[in-house]
Amino acid sequence: MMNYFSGTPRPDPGEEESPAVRARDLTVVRGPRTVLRGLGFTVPRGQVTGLLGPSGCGKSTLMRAVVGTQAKVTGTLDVLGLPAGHPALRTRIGYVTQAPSVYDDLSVRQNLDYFAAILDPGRASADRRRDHVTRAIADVDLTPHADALAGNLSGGQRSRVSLAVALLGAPELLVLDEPTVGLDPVLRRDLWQLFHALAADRGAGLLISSHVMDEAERCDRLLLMRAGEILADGTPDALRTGTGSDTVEAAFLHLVDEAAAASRTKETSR
Ligand SMILES: Nc1ncnc2c1ncn2[C@@H]1O[C@H](COP(=O)(O)OP(=O)(O)OP(=O)(O)O)[C@@H](O)[C@H]1O
Repeated sequence: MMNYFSGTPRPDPGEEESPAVRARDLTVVRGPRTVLRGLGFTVPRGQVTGLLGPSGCGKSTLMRAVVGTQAKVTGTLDVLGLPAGHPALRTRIGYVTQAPSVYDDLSVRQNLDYFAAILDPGRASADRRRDHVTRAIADVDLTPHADALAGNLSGGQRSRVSLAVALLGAPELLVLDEPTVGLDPVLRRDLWQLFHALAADRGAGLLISSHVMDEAERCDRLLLMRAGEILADGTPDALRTGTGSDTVEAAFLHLVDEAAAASRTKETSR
């Protein structure tokens, strides 16, 4: 059962059944370039979907479109049953960008208190806010640092403060842009355990980008991207089996070679 802050509209009954994200013919233009080209994909609820591909392929752009901060988006993009960017989605999505957005002159707890008060204002909800803040700090393993100034934390700790902010309010969809970059192996493992727990226990849909292929093996489902297109969409197992590969990385390279060969054939037959 999801927690909803007071004032957050509950989804219509039919919406509960819809995937967390459904895109059809999604196209995004940035500056002079078409960065995403006619993408179709879904992100289910209750699972961890990895968005993998090389630097510059369009992962952040796709995430920005999903959370409603990207201009020049065309096609269909439904998020939790509503059009992407709908005001009612603001409190239902948690988003963490690559740059941690925390106030250096506030402690970890004060940062969380501040964002919790924006999400769930009013004196009447003070106890609930305190519980949510304490839980979010514990979720990202920062309880021993709760009273430390954010400016005195390491890079990895600061990005975990951002993640804790995104967890406030028990969002139904979490969009995390490279959340494990620069973290040590133990912390990476712990965070992936947290991501799966959020999916399994709270039913959240998670869309997590990475350009590190070994992280792909940790996802329930994968969207493999290259140059603004989705090369494959499926479970790690299905991708490995379908391409006769031992690893997702080998499957990705196989798909890249296949796509390059197909486009050469198209060129020569013109
Ligand atoms: N403001 C902009 N104007 C024009 N092109 C842009 C702009 N921002 C990004 N791009 C281009 O859009 C493409 C996709 O960028 P995006 O940041 O989505 O990639 P990414 O896969 O997230 O990369 P990374 O893994 O390095 O973060 C890149 O080729 C980039 O050069």
